[in-house]
Amino acid sequence: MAGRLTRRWSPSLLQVLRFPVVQLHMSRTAMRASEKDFENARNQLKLLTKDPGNEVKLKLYALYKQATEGPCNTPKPSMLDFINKAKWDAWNALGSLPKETARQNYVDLVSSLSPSSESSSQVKPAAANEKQPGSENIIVTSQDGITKIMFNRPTKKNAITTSMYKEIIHALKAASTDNSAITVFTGNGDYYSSGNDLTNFTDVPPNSIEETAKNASILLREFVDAFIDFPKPLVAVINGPAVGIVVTLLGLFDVVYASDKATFHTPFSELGQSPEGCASYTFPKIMGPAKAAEMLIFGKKLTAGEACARGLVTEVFPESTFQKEVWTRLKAYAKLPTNSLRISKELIRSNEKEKLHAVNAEESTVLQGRWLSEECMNALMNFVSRKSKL
Ligand SMILES: CCCC/C=C/CC(=O)SCCNC(=O)CCNC(=O)[C@H](O)C(C)(C)COP(=O)(O)OP(=O)(O)OC[C@H]1O[C@@H](n2cnc3c(N)ncnc32)[C@H](O)[C@@H]1OP(=O)(O)O
Repeated sequence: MAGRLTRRWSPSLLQVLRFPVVQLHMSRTAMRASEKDFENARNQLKLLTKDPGNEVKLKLYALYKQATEGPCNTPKPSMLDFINKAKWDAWNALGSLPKETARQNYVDLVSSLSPSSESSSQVKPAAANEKQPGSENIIVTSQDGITKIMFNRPTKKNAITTSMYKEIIHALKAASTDNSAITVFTGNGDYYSSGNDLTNFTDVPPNSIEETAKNASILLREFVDAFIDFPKPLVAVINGPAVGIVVTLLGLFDVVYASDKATFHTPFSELGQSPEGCASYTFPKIMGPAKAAEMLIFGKKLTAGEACARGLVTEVFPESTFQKEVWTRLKAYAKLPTNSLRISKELIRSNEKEKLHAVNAEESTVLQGRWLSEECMNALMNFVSRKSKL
């Protein structure tokens, strides 16, 4: 049964956990399904034309096991074995439900999925993670001497997918040699960015987890290197809350302007992770080790004013005038002689480059190990199952 479900619909962890709980239409009558009803239900299931969704499949799996074998009696699969762990959890959740009741519930559930009731299924399709054809998750524009790189995934709080990291690396390489004087990062919508898209690590088959962590570590290192090596003044226009990697990277920016509705949050410990973006080196230098530790170890969220007082933010503007004031100022800066801008940046940053590359390499290696840890797996499970919000 388990094999059949997996073969026909092959649920990934993300699919399994993202579906909302479905109305199961359980029979409340005292009626008991016979062996024949149970067998018919199994056959009826094979004829379904529409995928009932992973929540329902997990429920069917659990009820089948309970009806045929009784309460869950197998060892708990490892945290890394996402799919079998989800199945085990579903079965185990049935506790000591009698076999006959499980059989009846199974029959009722299959019956509720028959073609006549398929149209009333409340299962939603999985949210698309990757860029859709025609959509632009990163928008790059060049005007008035400014290359603007904008996070443009507002419905996901501008969370950064794997393809967005690659697009940003590409955009930075192009901006380093284009005609613009300065390069500016900003976000579309109410968030600057909620950092790494946490589903980058959840929609992964169990046997590819180590490879995925390794590839992510390589990508992270290349991504942060692109900021370390960027030759022109780099400005962040922080239009709203910023979380994770988009905060740590600010230590590699030359100027950071923030709206007073922006916040700065690095919840690495809560996520079972560790700092990246060279923050383990830049933050203590910028704000002193004690203040850096409060952010990077304990995940203290800062207001824009606090971030400014700690030297992470250059200046804070009232939200009502933020865009106007900031862009007027940046347009004026972009008229300054471009070579002079580059040379001054080079003088400020060059002594640090070698150190920053070494820090980036180490942080990326440490994070690779963290992504495989049980602490991190737990945090990701919590996020995708929406049991916790930061
Ligand atoms: C390969 C390089 C790896 C580099 C590693 C970097 C490490 C980091 O960046 S760690 C930081 C990771 N980010 C987070 O932990 C933030 C997680 N998100 C949240 O806690 C909340 O979503 C929020 C506080 C940002 C916003 O909460 P709010 O209640 O206002 O809105 P939501 O309903 O939660 O969000 C709307 C929509 O957006 C999705 N979403 C938001 N942030 C992320 C994210 N980081 N990853 C994936 N998806 C995200 C959220 O799930 C909602 O989606 P649905 O509408 O489909 O439910």
